[in-house]
Amino acid sequence: MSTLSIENVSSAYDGTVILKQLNLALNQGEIVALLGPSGCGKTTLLRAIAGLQPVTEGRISINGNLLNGDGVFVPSEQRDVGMIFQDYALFPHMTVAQNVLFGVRGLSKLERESRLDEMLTLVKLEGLAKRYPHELSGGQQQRVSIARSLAYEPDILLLDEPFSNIDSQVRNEMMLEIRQILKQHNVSAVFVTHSKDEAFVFADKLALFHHGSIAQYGLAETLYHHPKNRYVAQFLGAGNYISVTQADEFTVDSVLGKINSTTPLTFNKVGQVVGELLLRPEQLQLTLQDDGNGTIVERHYVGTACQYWVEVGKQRVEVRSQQLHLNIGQNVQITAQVDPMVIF
Ligand SMILES: Nc1ncnc2c1ncn2[C@@H]1O[C@H](COP(=O)(O)OP(=O)(O)OP(=O)(O)O)[C@@H](O)[C@H]1O
Repeated sequence: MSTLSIENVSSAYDGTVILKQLNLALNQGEIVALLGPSGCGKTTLLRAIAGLQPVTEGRISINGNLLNGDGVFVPSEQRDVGMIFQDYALFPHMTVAQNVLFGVRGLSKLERESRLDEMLTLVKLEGLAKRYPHELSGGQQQRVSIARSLAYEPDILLLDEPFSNIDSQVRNEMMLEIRQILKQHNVSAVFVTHSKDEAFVFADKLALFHHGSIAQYGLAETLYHHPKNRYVAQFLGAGNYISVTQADEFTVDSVLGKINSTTPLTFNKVGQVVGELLLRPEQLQLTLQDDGNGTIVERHYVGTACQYWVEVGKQRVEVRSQQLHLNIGQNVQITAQVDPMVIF
């Protein structure tokens, strides 16, 4: 049974359809990123899961309990979901302790104190219970908001762009820290972001949105290496698209020469153009060679690697290489290693 199950969910604002028959299932302890450009419906889905946005069609269930659909609507406060917003939404007139225990019900005084201690230890804020939000750094406020949403043990945690206000230098560290907390407690989470880099660091699975639909849902690696279409391929990273002709059952011809597939090609069009092959910049290798098939025309040093632009025939291809010593004007042989081939 999935922790969260979204089946054929649609939603509209004033008659304009925003979410179109979405499907998504999340297992216990998994973190999923709702990823996509601005305005594609990510926050609308998050709000629908929280019970803050009406659903016009479909079903939403948590741990097998139907919350929306078939005439059922469970109000937000009865859903056992925790929410963390972009601005943390802490109560400014309450101390850290009061903020953390705000949603906790039905515990004795002693149990509340022990829950508070547990939560503050979890987010490494021991000793700060009596402070007010304005006496904390942005990162500490963020951790109070996490402690508050975990304190009442929600079935699922919803996070709406929680890292967008955090300085880029500490963002990665904080994402990994919070991810570790969620993993330690086996908390399932849905996380909204428009940044693929954040999604890669924080989430196990990605749901890539496109105009209110999910273009592809799965493991980050699957979306990166086996994108279903060009939209998914382009959103997740740089790529070269090279026209290819089928040479035989395992090989295509291209401007880079013959490229082999380890698995048989699915089409049977020997001698015909079969589409454009996706080549990620790191799937290409460069060897210095006077009569090589390409010439380096641009070079950018990016820390541990170099980004080269290489002219091959009439095409320019981007190559990311650990070889840092190559220079503009040098001739190189470009070879490709792709497994499996993604051809659009
Ligand atoms: N209250 C509202 N009334 C009418 N339309 C709305 C309302 N809220 C959002 N929308 C529209 O719904 C669409 C989806 O909005 P949503 O906030 O879900 O997008 P998003 O993917 O989360 O974007 P962002 O990354 O910018 O937050 C947008 O076209 C937006 O203009």
